[in-house]
Amino acid sequence: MTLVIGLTGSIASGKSTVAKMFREMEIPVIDADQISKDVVEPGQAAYEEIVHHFGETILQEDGRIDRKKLGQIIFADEEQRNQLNSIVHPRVRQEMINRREYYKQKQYAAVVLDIPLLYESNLTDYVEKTLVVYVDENTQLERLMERDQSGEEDAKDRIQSQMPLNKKAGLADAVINNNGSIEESYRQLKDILHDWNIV
Ligand SMILES: CC(C)(COP(=O)(O)OP(=O)(O)OC[C@H]1O[C@@H](n2cnc3c(N)ncnc32)[C@H](O)[C@@H]1O)[C@@H](O)C(=O)NCCC(=O)NCCS
Ligand SMILES: Nc1ncnc2c1ncn2[C@@H]1O[C@H](COP(=O)(O)OP(=O)(O)OP(=O)(O)O)[C@@H](O)[C@H]1O
Repeated sequence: MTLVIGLTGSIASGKSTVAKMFREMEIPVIDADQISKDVVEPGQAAYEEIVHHFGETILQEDGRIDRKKLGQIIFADEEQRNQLNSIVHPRVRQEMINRREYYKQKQYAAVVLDIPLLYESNLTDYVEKTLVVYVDENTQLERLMERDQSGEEDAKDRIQSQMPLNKKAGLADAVINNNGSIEESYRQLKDILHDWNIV
């Protein structure tokens, strides 16, 4: 039996950092952010729909979507965000299911679905256990601005476009507190996986 784990958190809370730990333990990770990037490449159906809805001003010179520009539109406007979600999410979901089934068939001990919007999009039925990577608000804002070299306003828009992280933590089967060092988070992850009989 493959245990299907839903890994989530809020923006810049440390999901990718924890996802890397899973990969290093040879537990496969299906990355919703990466799939959402692949399905909007030129030539894909979602690309045409996005250009149709948002106009050619969101394109770079090479014809690909300018993610920074599109982000500035959708993180500041809920209706536009819902529009983009309705184009991108169905494709991401289908691809995630396909990959999850592949790993189940291969009888891996566990597979991780790394889904930033696991709770917002009501996808908890896709997984058996939920794991939230938590940080406090100040650390989140600092890490986000540092990583993306973004201003405070843009960073706050992004944080506020998601369910508050403490609410997600309250819904989770397990929580990693990522305010400390990466080693501390790794130890918490090992304990959780031990409780779930995976390692
Ligand atoms: C708006 C886009 C172009 C910005 O791209 P960018 O490269 O700057 O960011 P990236 O895709 O790496 O996302 C970074 C983080 O932003 C957050 N985020 C992304 N999209 C959304 C959204 N629609 N609602 C809330 N938060 C979101 C997530 O925490 C994600 O991990 C891109 O995020 C996008 O296409 N979003 C819609 C698809 C989506 O919902 N992806 C997230 C989960 S599938
Ligand atoms: N424990 C930690 N100590 C110091 N820095 C950290 C720690 N965990 C993560 N970081 C850094 O914080 C930033 C955000 O982490 P990460 O990219 O893993 O978050 P994320 O939740 O995957 O973000 P997103 O939702 O944008 O994909 C990165 O620059 C990462 O290197």
